[in-house]
Amino acid sequence: MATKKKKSKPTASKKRVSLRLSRQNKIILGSLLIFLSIALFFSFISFYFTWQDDQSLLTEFANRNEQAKNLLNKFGASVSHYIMYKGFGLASFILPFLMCLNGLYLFLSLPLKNLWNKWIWGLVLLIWVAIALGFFADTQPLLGGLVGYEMSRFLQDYTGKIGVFLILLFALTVILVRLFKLTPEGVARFFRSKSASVAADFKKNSPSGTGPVETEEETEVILDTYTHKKDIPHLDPVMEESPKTQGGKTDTDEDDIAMEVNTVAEEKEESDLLSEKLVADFGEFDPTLELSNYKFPHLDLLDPHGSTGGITINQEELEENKNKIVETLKNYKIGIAQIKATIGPTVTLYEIVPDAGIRISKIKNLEDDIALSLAALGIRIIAPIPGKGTIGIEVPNKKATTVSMRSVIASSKFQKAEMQLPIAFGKTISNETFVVDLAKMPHLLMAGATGQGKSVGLNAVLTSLLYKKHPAEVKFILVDPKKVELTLYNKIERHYLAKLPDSEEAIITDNTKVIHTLNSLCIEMDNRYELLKLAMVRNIKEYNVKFKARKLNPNDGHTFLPYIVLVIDEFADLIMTAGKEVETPIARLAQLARAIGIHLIIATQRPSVNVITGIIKANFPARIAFRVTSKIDSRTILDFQGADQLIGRGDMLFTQGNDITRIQCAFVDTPEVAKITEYIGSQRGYASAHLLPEYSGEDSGTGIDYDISERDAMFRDAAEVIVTAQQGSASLIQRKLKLGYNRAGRIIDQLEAAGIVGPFEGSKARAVLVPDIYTLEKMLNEETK
Ligand SMILES: Nc1ncnc2c1ncn2[C@@H]1O[C@H](COP(=O)(O)OP(=O)(O)OP(=O)(O)O)[C@@H](O)[C@H]1O
Repeated sequence: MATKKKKSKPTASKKRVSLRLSRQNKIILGSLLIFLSIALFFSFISFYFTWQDDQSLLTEFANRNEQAKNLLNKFGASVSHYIMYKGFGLASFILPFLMCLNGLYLFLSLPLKNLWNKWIWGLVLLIWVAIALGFFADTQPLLGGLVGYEMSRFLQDYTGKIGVFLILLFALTVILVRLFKLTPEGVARFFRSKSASVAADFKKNSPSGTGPVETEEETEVILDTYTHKKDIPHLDPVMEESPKTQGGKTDTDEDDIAMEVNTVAEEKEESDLLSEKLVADFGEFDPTLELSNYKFPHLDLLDPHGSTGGITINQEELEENKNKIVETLKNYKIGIAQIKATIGPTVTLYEIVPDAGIRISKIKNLEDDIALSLAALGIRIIAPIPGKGTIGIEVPNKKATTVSMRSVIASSKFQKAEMQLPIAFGKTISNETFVVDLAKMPHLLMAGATGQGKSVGLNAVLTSLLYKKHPAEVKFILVDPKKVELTLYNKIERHYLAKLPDSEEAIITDNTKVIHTLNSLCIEMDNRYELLKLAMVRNIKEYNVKFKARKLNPNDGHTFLPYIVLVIDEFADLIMTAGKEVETPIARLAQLARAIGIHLIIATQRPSVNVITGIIKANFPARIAFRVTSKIDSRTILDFQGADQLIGRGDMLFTQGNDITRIQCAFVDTPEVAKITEYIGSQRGYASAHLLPEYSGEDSGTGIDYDISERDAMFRDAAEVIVTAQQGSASLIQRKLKLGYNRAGRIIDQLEAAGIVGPFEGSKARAVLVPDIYTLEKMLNEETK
């Protein structure tokens, strides 16, 4: 406790000193201490040799005629006499060392609190050495000094020589344990591990150790004290600093202590190094390399459809419509404060600001009245326009301007679009090109009554992608039950289409094949997720970036993944015939496929709730409605009404969740699509279409022995249908006998078991093994016998 008290006081005072001293004063005081310590050091050394000669001069300090032999003359002789001879003998060297250390701390403006510990231990060592050397005072009085001798004698008088020796030993133990943190185990460990290296070091160092006597002596003193200090906790950085400072850094003026920070570079993984080397040698992986000469279709393949001049403004029509709107509203006592027109390709938007106090719902209810007075169909009232605070009345133009695919493809918005799957749908009501990213949608539902522009819309989507994406980057799976809409794309089979293995036609027209394809896509999805997991990435974009950087080894199954866009035209037809068997994989794909680059576009004429089921709707946030016949249909598609007010011919509403945009779909005619596909198809393509994983459907069960008694009631009818048509497909039975897919599939299995049709052959129809009805009758009759 006493020591603690003692300790805290000087620390505090030191702190106060260090706080009070300015930087300049610290330098002055620090250098004074350093020089004084140097003077003392040389005086002490010199004193050791000259003390006897100079002893008589100690009383003659003021006499200038007397000269001492000490290196620092009378000052050196006197100080050394009092400190070494009358004081602590050889141990006195500790004092200039502590002084020098103190000077350096001040000079370098290091925190003085670290010094306190050194002084304590320094003084303890000083006394210990003085007492220890005091033993030899009879022969060598200078070794222990008078204090050392007296203290040694004092202790000897009470405890004897052995007692003093034991006290010193005990004190040494305390010093070693407290100061050097030595423990017997530590010492044993140290010697065990280091004995070899110490021996080697000793051998190595010994020749240099035998240098000139002077240097040896000097080095010895400094080294001893240095080592001693070095092990004092907290001191290490300081002590490492001081030799540097002595070596010439003392002239620095800076307040801050420079700290060297070692930053260790992250170790690179082996695969990283390999990929870097591969990229350096071969460059990044280029997925387009196989078709490096592929030329994108040029704009001239598209027809301008007379829209080169842009939209023509009919001032008269504008004025007329404006007056009619103002008048109609006036009739209902709705005053207008302001009116503004924005002319689009097919409709003009009149934005009105009604007088204060007019209820919005009142205007909204006048939709039909305004339509009547304007004598125009397809008036849509948007009350209010989101984010604008005005009410919009969309009035169709008398003469609609066709928005050509060429104009939207050529627009800088599309050309500069940095999207994964950019689609230029057409132009908005304010005549701006509307471009969206299919990858972000991530699936699209398109609906509209017949003849309103769905097929054109699908072609616009496909054309946009053909103009922007290389065959290596995107693949289409086209489902076209009508067999006429998408046949043109057959020409680009080896460039852009994906199909089931062993399937002859890439464009799917058969409903059975659709189910197989959808299930195969689910397998592809699972495979892709597995690859993403292996590559430790979250989506296809990151995966392909990593693959291009050659960080994924193709030998581990990694490959560049193209986007897959599944387009289903006439979805209603499919869902009616196959029901859940289609809905389930579609819902699965829609829920999960966004991250792995499979995107679905489904189009339907019949937007009834049994076609666009809740599960489908929930997974298709992006929806397009062309004109529909009823408000209910509009609600089924968009959850809003409005699609019933459209004017057809590509006039559409697009929603991606909340707000609705009215767009005039870009028009691309069949001959244009033919030209584009011809242009692409005539170029060198891949060996075949992109192959999807094989899917063996449930109806592939070969050799299932069905009991005759368990046969379906429609078995005979189905057999007749199959044999007559000579086509072994479940969908044929479905159509002709109006059965569900599952039942038709079961019957096909039974037909196979009966030996009427051959085994499952992938996506091809099964072979019919019975040549005609007559043979079939005979066969079945024989069975029942
Ligand atoms: N964006 C458009 N601009 C101008 N005219 C269009 C546009 N879209 C469609 N049309 C016109 O409407 C006609 C029918 O379009 P489309 O064949 O796309 O209809 P659909 O909805 O696919 O019909 P269905 O369901 O019977 O196949 C086209 O032949 C064309 O004359």
